Amino acid sequence: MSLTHDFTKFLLECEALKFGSFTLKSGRQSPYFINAGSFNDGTRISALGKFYAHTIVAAQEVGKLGDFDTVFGPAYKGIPLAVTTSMALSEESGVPMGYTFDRKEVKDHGDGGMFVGTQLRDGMKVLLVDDVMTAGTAVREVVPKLKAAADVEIVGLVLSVDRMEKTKDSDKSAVQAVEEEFGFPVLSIANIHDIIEAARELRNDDGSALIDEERNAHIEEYFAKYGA
Ligand SMILES: O=P(O)(O)OC[C@H]1O[C@H](OP(=O)(O)OP(=O)(O)O)[C@H](O)[C@@H]1O
Ligand SMILES: O=C(O)c1cc(=O)[nH]c(=O)[nH]1
Repeated sequence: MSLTHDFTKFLLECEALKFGSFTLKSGRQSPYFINAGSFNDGTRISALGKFYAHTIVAAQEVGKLGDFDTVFGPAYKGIPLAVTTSMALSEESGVPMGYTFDRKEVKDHGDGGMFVGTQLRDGMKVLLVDDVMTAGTAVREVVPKLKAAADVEIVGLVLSVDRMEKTKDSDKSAVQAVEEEFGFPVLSIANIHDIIEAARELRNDDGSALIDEERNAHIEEYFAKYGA
């Protein structure tokens, strides 16, 4: 069984894939939503870290991703992702891997500053992790923040789910646009097409299809409007 298939099953088991009507950061109204807040216990978040670590190591083995010194997750939902990924990588390699996250607001007392964890220094290599990419706004916000802190090299971005959508102002996929703009690879554990395909096979407790005709029509409509 592939990593994507296992991950899709894991998402569904954790109820991290929701159906309904959701307003996204981009303002898009989506009939499905990936809720990283559903990885809400030690077992789930630890399993998630292992999925990230496998994706990262597999990409490194085929030369798609370089080495790095710290895993950076943007606040808020990126924070546990960075921690669990660095834990899984440290366990797997036996070498401590750093993690770093930002604050959404500046702290002016105690340790102060905007970043927590491994501090960013000139020449450091950083791997970004986030839950999803939709239009690519979050990554555009976070890259300048990191670059302003130190002359770091961002080696790549790893997502739980690539929603495979267009940018706000072009027909290019958000992932492709970010790769071209910033020059680093964007990888994901799974993409939304694989996930929806797997969900189409599933049934509710009463035997009805998890994705019924009406839900399917909304999904197809959304894919046609925003899919890249
Ligand atoms: O590609 P985009 O269109 O930017 O959308 C995806 C981003 O939106 C969400 O973050 P949000 O800012 O809602 O933050 P949160 O982690 O505080 O929930 C999500 O966690 C991604 O970071
Ligand atoms: O685009 C978003 O804001 C978004 C989409 C999604 O599936 N999950 C999430 O947390 N945010």
